[in-house]
Amino acid sequence: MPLQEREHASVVTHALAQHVLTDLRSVETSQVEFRKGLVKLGRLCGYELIDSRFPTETGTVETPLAETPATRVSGLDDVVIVNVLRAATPFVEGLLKAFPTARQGVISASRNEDAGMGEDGEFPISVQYVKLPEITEDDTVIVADPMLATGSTMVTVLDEILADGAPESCFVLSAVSAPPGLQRVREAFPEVEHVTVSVDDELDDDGFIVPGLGDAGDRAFRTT
Ligand SMILES: O=P(O)(O)OC[C@H]1O[C@H](OP(=O)(O)OP(=O)(O)O)[C@H](O)[C@@H]1O
Ligand SMILES: O=c1cc[nH]c(=O)[nH]1
Ligand SMILES: [Mg+2]
Repeated sequence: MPLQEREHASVVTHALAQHVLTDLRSVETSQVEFRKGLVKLGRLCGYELIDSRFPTETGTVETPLAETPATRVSGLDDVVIVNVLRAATPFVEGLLKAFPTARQGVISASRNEDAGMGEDGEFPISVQYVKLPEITEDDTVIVADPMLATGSTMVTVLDEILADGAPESCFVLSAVSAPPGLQRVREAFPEVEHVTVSVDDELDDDGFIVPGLGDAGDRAFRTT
């Protein structure tokens, strides 16, 4: 199913992805089910990304009985997945089912929620750990973070990832995103495509997405 184009984002409309997102949103969903839901959603989003953004090539394959026309996806061996700690960890686990040979990077970036959202609608972001594979011009980079709220985290993360040169393509993949974050990331990185399962209505005064699904890190890791 093709991704649906929205302002600053492409939306995964696959019915099962929307179903899993509904479970993630529910306040009744337990920690274990929440984490499993993020894994499922990562896998489904990976499949959708392959279906709509990766080229295929045709050739032939030799079965035990005959040669027959065959289709293969190109570029699967040139994928880099970046895990934005910590909420992306289960999401990446699912994504790796679609891209098992991906090279992986990890960036620990978190919002300083005690400082609060500034007048400019941004959070101070603390980056504590960055470990990235070499990224080449043949690569497709997928930066996974289930939540894009103000976009402060993602702009900081993309600054780190794209500092040393441009990959062939770069996607940000989220479960839920909010218009202010989408706009901020698009302005800073117009070359990056944002793929998301939902564009929600707005942010509240604390910088949380409404309706959203709450604090994804806390729900997945059972912290408060
Ligand atoms: O768009 P932003 O306003 O920057 O918000 C989004 C970020 O907030 C959450 O992380 P958080 O800082 O809560 O860290 P955590 O994953 O460790 O919970 C989420 O996982 C994103 O990384
Ligand atoms: O709504 C939000 C915003 C940022 N981070 C989350 O986990 N949830
Ligand atoms: Mg959090």
